[in-house]
Amino acid sequence: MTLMQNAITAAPLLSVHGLTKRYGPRIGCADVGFDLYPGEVLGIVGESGSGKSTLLSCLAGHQRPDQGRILFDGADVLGYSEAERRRLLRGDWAYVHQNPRDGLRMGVSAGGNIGERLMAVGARNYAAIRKSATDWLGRVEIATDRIDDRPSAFSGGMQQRLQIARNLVTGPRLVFMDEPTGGLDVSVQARLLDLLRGLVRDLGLSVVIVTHDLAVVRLLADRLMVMKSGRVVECGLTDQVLDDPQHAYTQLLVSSVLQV
Ligand SMILES: Nc1ncnc2c1ncn2[C@@H]1O[C@H](COP(=O)(O)OP(=O)(O)OP(=O)(O)O)[C@@H](O)[C@H]1O
Repeated sequence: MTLMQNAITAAPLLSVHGLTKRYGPRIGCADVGFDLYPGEVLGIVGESGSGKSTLLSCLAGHQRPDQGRILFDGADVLGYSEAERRRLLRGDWAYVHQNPRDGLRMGVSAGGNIGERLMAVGARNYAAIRKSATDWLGRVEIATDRIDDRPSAFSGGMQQRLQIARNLVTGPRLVFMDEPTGGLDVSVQARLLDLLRGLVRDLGLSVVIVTHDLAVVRLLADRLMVMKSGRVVECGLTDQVLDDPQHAYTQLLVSSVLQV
């Protein structure tokens, strides 16, 4: 099914209305709203301090917004109990941190990092867990004979790929990504982007991805939301927004990249 057909026939997987978060007098994000459809990738871009991280952390339940509604599959997640929220974060939702150290357990083997998330959703058969871990290491292009190594023995790019495997092993329906290629060398970024693009396509993932890198959204995102000073200033199909930006701020963002 094409994206357009999805948008017509499917209900949104994630529906956000009037999301606002303040830090004292300072605005983190204000009155943000959007729908994300199954299998769709939404990119959120903007300069430093524009509110991208605040928005993502409110969406993923890491902090509570002051106002607004977040509906996941029609359910109001801000009304969830702590236990319900944790269950969501362990299985149906995934969160890929910019720094893999924030999303991995560095003292646990690579296989253990993947297996642990499976166990958190009820897997108990050791052989099956190890097989899934081996399969996922292969999928993220980590040699399977590294399964018993700790992530601290991995390069930055390998750690990020392991974090992705740990997140995707439970088959989440919604993945949040915070600058997943940030802090990596350019060639390592390119390989990771390629891998992410393949996984998004093959698994039909629904993703909200925050980045300041327009090349990342150009490759991954179906739709783009541009933020400035905590507010959404432009939203549309990625090509449309990048090739024909309407808002002066988006024009500045796009032209500053073209000049580099
Ligand atoms: N914990 C906090 N306490 C106070 N103000 C904060 C806090 N976190 C963010 N802010 C403020 O909220 C606004 C949005 O910041 P945010 O980190 O969400 O932007 P960003 O677009 O993610 O920036 P970056 O790309 O640098 O991470 C900024 O004015 C920032 O100073």
